[in-house]
Amino acid sequence: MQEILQVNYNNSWCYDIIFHNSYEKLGEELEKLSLSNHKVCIVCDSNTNTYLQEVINSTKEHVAFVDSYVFQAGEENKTLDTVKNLYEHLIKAKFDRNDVLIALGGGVVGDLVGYTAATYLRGIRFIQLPTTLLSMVDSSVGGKTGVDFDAYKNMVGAFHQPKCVYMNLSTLISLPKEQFSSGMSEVIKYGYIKDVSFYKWLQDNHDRILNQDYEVLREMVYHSCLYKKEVVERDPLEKGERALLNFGHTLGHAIEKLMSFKLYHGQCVALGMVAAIYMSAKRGMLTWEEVEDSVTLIQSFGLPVGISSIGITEVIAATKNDKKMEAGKIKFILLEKIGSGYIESDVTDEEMAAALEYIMQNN
Ligand SMILES: NC(=O)c1ccc[n+]([C@@H]2O[C@H](COP(=O)([O-])OP(=O)(O)OC[C@H]3O[C@@H](n4cnc5c(N)ncnc54)[C@H](O)[C@@H]3O)[C@@H](O)[C@H]2O)c1
Ligand SMILES: O=C(O)C(=O)C[C@@H](O)[C@H](O)[C@H](O)COP(=O)(O)O
Ligand SMILES: [Zn+2]
Repeated sequence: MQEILQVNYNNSWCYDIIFHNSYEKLGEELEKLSLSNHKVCIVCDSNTNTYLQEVINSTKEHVAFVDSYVFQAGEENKTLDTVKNLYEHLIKAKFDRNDVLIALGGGVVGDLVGYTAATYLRGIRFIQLPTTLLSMVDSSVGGKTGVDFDAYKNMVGAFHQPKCVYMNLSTLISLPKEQFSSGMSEVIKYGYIKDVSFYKWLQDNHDRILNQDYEVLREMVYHSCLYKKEVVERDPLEKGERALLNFGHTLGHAIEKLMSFKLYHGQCVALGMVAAIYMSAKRGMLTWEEVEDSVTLIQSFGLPVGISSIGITEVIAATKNDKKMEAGKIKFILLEKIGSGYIESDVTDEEMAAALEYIMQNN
């Protein structure tokens, strides 16, 4: 397995994804960006703060000045208010167009810092140092950045590619179990939409994954990044195929909003995936045995497959704010079989309601 994956757009190199078990090689990556005359601001949250000093130590000899900024952890802080506070910090610290932001944390830090970098002074460079499983396998790659707006998920954002994604897999040691499970949701997603053999590999390696066997984790993170990289290279701006990465997200995002972010993103995606799997079976594309198998697999990674009570009408109404709406129709991701997702534009409210009833009865 390689230590680096290259992400290319329009057949030319855009950035590298580095897989490592420490921050030892971060300096080498910073050297490639020629930052000796430029400042960096390492932005983290109140938990990923733990890794701040280590990252400062690996950074300071390769840049002109290291600054840092810490905000309160949690999806509820992925807002324009936090972005505004960060803009103020950068203005005070006289960050200019050649200076760089470093996102040290999970998807919340990455999305928010990426969006700040996309908009501050009309765009500056940024680097992703993902520290959650979810951010390693999904959010740090592909350049979707943004924040929530009035609890509407990722309503304000921009496509802005990082200059480097450097993952130190050893940071997963301190990640709470439930957060690890949340990340597994996006991993399982690749099996459903892209590769049945990956789905089977996840079943076969279940125990080693949950025991965080380093070699297995590395293989899993690497392959997840490879799936994501291939999709975003072909369709960086989500004109087509990239929408497949939204498998489980249409209902997932609606549930996330209605639960006021009390459930994690990956947990809501898991519920959304179970609903989409049910809908695919109802249309005759999956067998009921495959539905049962899926529920078992998703649950075995510590993810929810049912929810006690949620307003079906409210969830369906919330899906109408999805960014995948086109001419009043939702682009829903269904499965023609396990390992192959497709975009379906004629999903009805009745189908969604039946799937939501199914996940309520699963609780
Ligand atoms: N841009 C994209 O393509 C994309 C893809 C998927 C998800 N997302 C977004 O990502 C977000 C979810 O990301 P997430 O699950 O990483 O959430 P998160 O960033 O909130 O991290 C989860 C929790 O773990 C803590 N944490 C992070 N790393 C840690 C570590 N190593 N040890 C201990 N604690 C640690 C964080 O402080 C936080 O409390 C959502 O906002 C979602 O919309 C974006
Ligand atoms: O990278 C993508 O494209 C994705 O859809 C990945 C998703 O896992 C992620 O949650 C993304 O932020 C959702 O995008 P959105 O456009 O529906 O907000
Ligand atoms: Zn997601």
